[in-house]
Amino acid sequence: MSSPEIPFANYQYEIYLRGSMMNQRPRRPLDWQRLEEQAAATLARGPWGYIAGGAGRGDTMRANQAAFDRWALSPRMLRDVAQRSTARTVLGTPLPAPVLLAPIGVQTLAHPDGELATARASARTGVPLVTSSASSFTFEEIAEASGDTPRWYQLYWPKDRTIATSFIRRAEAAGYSALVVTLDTWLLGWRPMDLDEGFLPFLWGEGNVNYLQDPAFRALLAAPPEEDMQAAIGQFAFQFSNPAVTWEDLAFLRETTELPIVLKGILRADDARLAAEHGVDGVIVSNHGGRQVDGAIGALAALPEVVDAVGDRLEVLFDSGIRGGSDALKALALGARAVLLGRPYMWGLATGGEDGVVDVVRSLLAELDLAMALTGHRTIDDVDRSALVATP
Ligand SMILES: Cc1cc2nc3c(=O)[nH]c(=O)nc-3n(C[C@H](O)[C@H](O)[C@H](O)COP(=O)(O)O)c2cc1C
Ligand SMILES: CCCCC(=O)C(=O)O
Repeated sequence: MSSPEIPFANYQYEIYLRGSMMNQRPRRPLDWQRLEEQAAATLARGPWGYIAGGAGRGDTMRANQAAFDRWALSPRMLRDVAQRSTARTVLGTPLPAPVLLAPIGVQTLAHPDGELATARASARTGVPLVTSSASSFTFEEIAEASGDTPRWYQLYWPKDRTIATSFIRRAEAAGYSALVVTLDTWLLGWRPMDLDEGFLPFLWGEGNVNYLQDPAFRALLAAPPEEDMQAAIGQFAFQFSNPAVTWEDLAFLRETTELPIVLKGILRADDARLAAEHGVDGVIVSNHGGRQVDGAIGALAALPEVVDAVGDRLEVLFDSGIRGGSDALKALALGARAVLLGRPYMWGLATGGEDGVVDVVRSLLAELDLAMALTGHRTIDDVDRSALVATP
């Protein structure tokens, strides 16, 4: 796989060479709009609606796209970009590029190999994945499949602290190197596409495996799930989330683990300052891909004020709406330390399993490398707000 010495952009030449020398075309579209259409045609209505759908009438999802349109890249010429690197250290971990795979639950909805395919793609590309608490394979299995590539763990903070502690210990033992705590999904948003199908996969589907096998969770049950599945699922649904959590409760997580803690779902400067005051290491500016609050601010529109408020104290990451290398570059130019790719890798997973995710990741890295170079930057650290102009 490409190392920083072999620019990711060379993926382009591989494809052209295969096309012209061997008459071989890519296995699936590299044009993500066509890839998305193919994924939609591959999956049944329920799973597709769950992946693609947003909250309410979709205004937040549209705002995510519109926020990217408000900035344009402003290329500089004649700056010697022959030798370059997209590498960056994020929360102490050196990465080939400031890109991670966002936590996405129940990935068996897209492909039978689910998170294992994504983890193998992570191993092959060096791009870390963030394993969801609602994953359809165990944290340990996913860790193993991701090989030597760094990996992070996303916590849906359960009501009972013994379960939270058990999850964190399991994540530590399985070699996850950061704890991402999702703040925006204590309650599930109003999602008409799922409501119309009556489709809520993770409650009774495979998204509960990490609970059903967890010793702390099982200790709360009167009978093991093998004997009384209905009661176990009731307990899972009850435990899954705790909408009563406040800033003060973060002390519990800080005391429980030495892993870097990253709060996901921050959209305001004042909340970002509170995050800094409560001793966390990073925040992810995100509106959960428009799946939670409809009519909310586009995530990229919130990024500059968060960077200005805490960028010197915390690492500020970004997701929600990244649909190509130029989007990633815009977020990085606005001060994101790294970006997380969401739905697009599910399109790769749905249409091509592990190889499909690899192709999506390689195309993002290639396009980011090219966007960096063609705008006149040799490294990601060279990229700042001067790379952007506001569009009229
Ligand atoms: C199908 C699906 C499942 C998701 N599951 C989780 C999850 O389990 N935990 C989490 O923190 N975020 C979850 N997210 C949100 C993503 O981490 C990320 O914030 C979002 O996908 C970014 O928006 P985008 O995909 O439109 O770029 C999920 C998103 C999707 C599309
Ligand atoms: C409680 C929600 C779990 C999965 C998720 O985060 C999503 O569907 O967006």
